Amino acid sequence: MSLEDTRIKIDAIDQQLIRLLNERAELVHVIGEIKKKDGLDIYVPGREEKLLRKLCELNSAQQGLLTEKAIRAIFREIMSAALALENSMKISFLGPAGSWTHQVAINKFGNSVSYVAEASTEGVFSRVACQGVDYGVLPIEHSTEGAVHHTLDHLVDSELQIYAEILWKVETVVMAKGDVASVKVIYGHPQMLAQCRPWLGQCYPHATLIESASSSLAATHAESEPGTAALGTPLSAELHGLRVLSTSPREHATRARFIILGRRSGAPTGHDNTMLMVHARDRVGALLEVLQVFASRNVNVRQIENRPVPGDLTGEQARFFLEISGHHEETSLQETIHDLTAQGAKVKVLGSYPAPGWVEER
Ligand SMILES: C=C(O[C@@H]1C=C(C(=O)O)C=C[C@H]1O)C(=O)O
Repeated sequence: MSLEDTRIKIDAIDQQLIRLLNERAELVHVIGEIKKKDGLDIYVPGREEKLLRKLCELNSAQQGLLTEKAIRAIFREIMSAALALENSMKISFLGPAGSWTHQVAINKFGNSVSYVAEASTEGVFSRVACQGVDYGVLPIEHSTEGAVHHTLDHLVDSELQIYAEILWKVETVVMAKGDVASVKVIYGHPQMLAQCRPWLGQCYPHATLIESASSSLAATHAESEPGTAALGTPLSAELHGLRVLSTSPREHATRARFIILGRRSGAPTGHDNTMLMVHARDRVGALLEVLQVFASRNVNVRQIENRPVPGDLTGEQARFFLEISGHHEETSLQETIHDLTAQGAKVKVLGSYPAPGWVEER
């Protein structure tokens, strides 16, 4: 087939795609109207995750040329664009612009919704609580640093719930105005510099590594000082008008978890996790007693985090964050919570959310 004939075929396919995408958007709008009338959430992460999995399966069954990553990215934007028509969805995130949380939020919700950067975790919580935005995005765990305690502690004192969870493979990039050979100095957040030191040493053996207070400040240096580069996100490079010179090799990528904060939990999907806070008296065997309750109800405890109780100067209280398999509306979990309470523990459900299928990357 000639170049011209092939282009004519592509144009015809694009025409069909446009028609089909708009037909799809109209149907999403019909669903949106029903949801508004019934007071339901417009964005349903459980349904989206199911759909993405099904589409990836379909793609591999048809031995499609496109990768799973590409299918996910395309449909993320299709879903985001349709959602944006619905109710001008607003998302707040832990800033500044270009932060990892911003990058993750854009990956999840796409470019059609609007974003509000907040300077603190508290800011994200209050913005969601006062209904200034629909959802907030915050980090909750980093594979090298452990749990993000700030986020967990705020959940305890708030009525807000974890609505969805995002697993993310953190890819760090080196960005600069010039090319690799011109880089004499690389600025970065101390944590990022520590993580990237091994491969930076190989790719930029003559560059001096300098710590900066934040990734955003590092990018500002790279923007204004010739011969310098910064570590950060691809999004930050875009926002600061910098070129991505290198990306962290796969073996140096780290994993992180983020939460989507909402005003309530989603409905059970049959494939959910629940975050619980359990307060017990700090004594020998306290955690064992708590765990025995879960075991006797055959409820799987996926993860445990221990935190001091603010204001408990005598150290008499123990606070545990437990991630559990299942939804808090399921009978087994309701019974477990009942047993724990009967045993004298204080329990708070911090949210039930669809178990994310796999690490999302773009
Ligand atoms: C269409 C729906 O609403 C939203 C839009 C979706 C989509 O574009 O496919 C999927 C889930 C929801 O976030 C739905 O709930 O089915």
